[in-house]
Amino acid sequence: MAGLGYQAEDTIFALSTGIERAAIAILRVSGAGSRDILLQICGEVPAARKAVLRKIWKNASIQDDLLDEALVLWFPGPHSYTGEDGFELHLHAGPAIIRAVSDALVNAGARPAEAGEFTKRAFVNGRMDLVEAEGIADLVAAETEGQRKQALAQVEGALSQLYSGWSERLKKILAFQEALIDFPDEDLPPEVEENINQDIQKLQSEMQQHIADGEHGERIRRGVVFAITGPPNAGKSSLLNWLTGREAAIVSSKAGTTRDALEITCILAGIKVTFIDTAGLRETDDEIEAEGVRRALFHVKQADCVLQMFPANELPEDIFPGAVLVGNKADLGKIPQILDGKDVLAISLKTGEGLPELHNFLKSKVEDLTAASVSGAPLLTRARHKAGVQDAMQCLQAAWQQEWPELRGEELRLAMRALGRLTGHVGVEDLLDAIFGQFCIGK
Ligand SMILES: Nc1nc2c(c(=O)[nH]1)N(C=O)[C@@H](CNc1ccc(C(=O)N[C@@H](CCC(=O)O)C(=O)O)cc1)CN2
Ligand SMILES: Nc1nc2c(ncn2[C@@H]2O[C@H](COP(=O)(O)OP(=O)(O)OP(=O)(O)O)[C@@H](O)[C@H]2O)c(=O)[nH]1
Ligand SMILES: [Mg+2]
Repeated sequence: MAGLGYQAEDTIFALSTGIERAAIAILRVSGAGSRDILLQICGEVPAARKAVLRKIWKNASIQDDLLDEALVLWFPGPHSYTGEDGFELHLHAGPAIIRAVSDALVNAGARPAEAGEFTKRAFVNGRMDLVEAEGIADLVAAETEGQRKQALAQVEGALSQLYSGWSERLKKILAFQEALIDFPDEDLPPEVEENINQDIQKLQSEMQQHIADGEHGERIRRGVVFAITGPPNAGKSSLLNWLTGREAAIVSSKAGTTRDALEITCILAGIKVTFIDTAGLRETDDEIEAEGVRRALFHVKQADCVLQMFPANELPEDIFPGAVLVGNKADLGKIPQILDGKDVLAISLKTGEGLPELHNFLKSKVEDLTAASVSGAPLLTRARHKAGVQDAMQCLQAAWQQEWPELRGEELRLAMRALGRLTGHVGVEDLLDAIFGQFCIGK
């Protein structure tokens, strides 16, 4: 806590725009010293949240060393992103300007911010909860529509409301539970205990559903992974190249061409999708190829969906559980419509036969793998959320099994605590570095 107290008094700054060639660069400053620093480099403090054009100096009072002419925005706390006093300088981008103004800020008493430190301050100052803050990191990182929508809903509080709603309900249950403890001999209606049990069970089943759907939220966030497997020469690398629209993998008629697993990412149905091309599966004395086969099997195990390919002339003997069967080289021979009771997608990467159907199939597979079971329900997006909800569920399970009302009350309190740690309303000091350390500098 001492560290946090000290840091909170620092005034921090960071370049908050990208580092590529750009027209404008924003330096963002936050902390108690902001007003004095702004006075030193700008000579005045403009009206709150109004952009004004001003000269920026190393020392404005003596008009020493003109650094740039910039748009200046003053954000007095608590009406700012972080909740503290702060300001922004919208500078002409350029490494020399950014360096010179940064030096002037340090000279005036600011220090460079750590990764995620602005948002960490926003959290500490009660401007947002932990789940919303995680949403901000995801929003900035979002590359697809699916990621953007999910992250934005999280920033807007959809997931936080779900968790705090559960917490509120637990609080009510706990109040009734405590009535049972405090007035055991009073004439409480008999349905009180029954209602408590029902409410606990209802919460448990909602949490169970949330965790089951959560896999979908995590997939939207990190991307759906397809592993392409099958014997050598099935056309796996040809399929990868077609799917991603470029000659990413080497294709040849020599069996055992692919050894390393090759991951290519693209966007399908607004969702980030990774296809992994792998070494053809066969017994081999070649040490390198054997390692390739080992890695192929690893990816088959990890993937969200396995595309098991085979060429028309070599039907598969073993079918991976849950795999999608793709029969290739339909131009060379007939491909069965069904194998082992499973539908087969027949394609030819040479003639293009079956490829539009395969594309549609993959699109709907991606939708299935990322859809919420209740439409509009916010999905959990991180292992941390899953672990927190699981903790809460275990406590509810324990409460349910407790005969002693006092112990039951204790389990209910622990369940509330688990939800409170999720949103950051209780005891999360130990989590903050891990969470905010993953942000970029300047956020
Ligand atoms: N230039 C700039 N653009 C940005 C940000 C920023 O900090 N600066 N943001 C940051 O990442 C995001 C916007 N988020 C923000 C959230 C709250 C406040 C803020 O000052 N809120 C005050 C005043 C609101 C008002 O003027 O009505 C408040 O809520 O009290 C500013 C930005 C995206 N775009
Ligand atoms: N006739 C025909 N040939 C195909 C078709 N698809 C791929 N091929 C050919 O089959 C050979 C093997 O293709 P690859 O894509 O390298 O096969 P792979 O499954 O990646 O093979 P490994 O990397 O060795 O495991 C190449 O010569 C391709 O041109 C097809 O639909 N029809
Ligand atoms: Mg290959």
